[in-house]
Amino acid sequence: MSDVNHDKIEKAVYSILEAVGENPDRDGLLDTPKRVARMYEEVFQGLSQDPAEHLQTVFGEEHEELVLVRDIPFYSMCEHHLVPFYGKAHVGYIPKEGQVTGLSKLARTVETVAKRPQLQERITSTVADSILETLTPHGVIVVVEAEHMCMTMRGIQKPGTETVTSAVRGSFENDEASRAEVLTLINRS
Ligand SMILES: Nc1nc2c(ncn2[C@@H]2O[C@H](COP(=O)(O)OP(=O)(O)OP(=O)(O)O)[C@@H](O)[C@H]2O)c(=O)[nH]1
Ligand SMILES: [Zn+2]
Repeated sequence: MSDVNHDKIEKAVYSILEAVGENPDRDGLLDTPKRVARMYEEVFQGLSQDPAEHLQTVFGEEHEELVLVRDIPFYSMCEHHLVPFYGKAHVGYIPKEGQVTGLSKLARTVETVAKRPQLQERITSTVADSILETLTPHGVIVVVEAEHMCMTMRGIQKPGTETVTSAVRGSFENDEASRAEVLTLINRS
């Protein structure tokens, strides 16, 4: 159940339109506050969800080697400017004691974390920590690559700039070779 308050958003959007010098009562803008409220409910739906919840499904499969789901597309909203940043997340882990989860659940975890006002670093570490705490694997590695609209359409205006963040936990922290293996697999075309 979402906690998004449509009424408040609608009033705020009406005020913003007025404040920038628009006429919120002209035909094209009449339904805009309602549309924006529906959009915020959708793009911030992760605020009312627990990312770790998706990871409760486990298979009991004794695979204690790398599982990597790469190129998971995501869209998020920069918490400083409330404009999108978007890209791909790569999520790898080495399961322990049969704690193998469904592949789609890793993508669902990314989705829940991304659909909040966010920082790229926080998406990266929250996904890693959710997997670490829920599946207690040998290790977790999360790499996120994204383009931030706040650096593209405003401010410094540098389209094409890509930000890469990573979070490593457990065995990956001290094992340079397995970190390198994951990075090679992520970059393989
Ligand atoms: N570390 C980090 N910074 C981010 C992220 N998204 C946006 N930012 C940065 O947040 C900073 C906010 O800086 P401020 O100086 O408070 O805001 P601003 O005046 O709008 O900054 P400019 O973008 O430089 O014009 C900017 O440098 C953004 O590039 C993110 O996911 N992680
Ligand atoms: Zn921003």
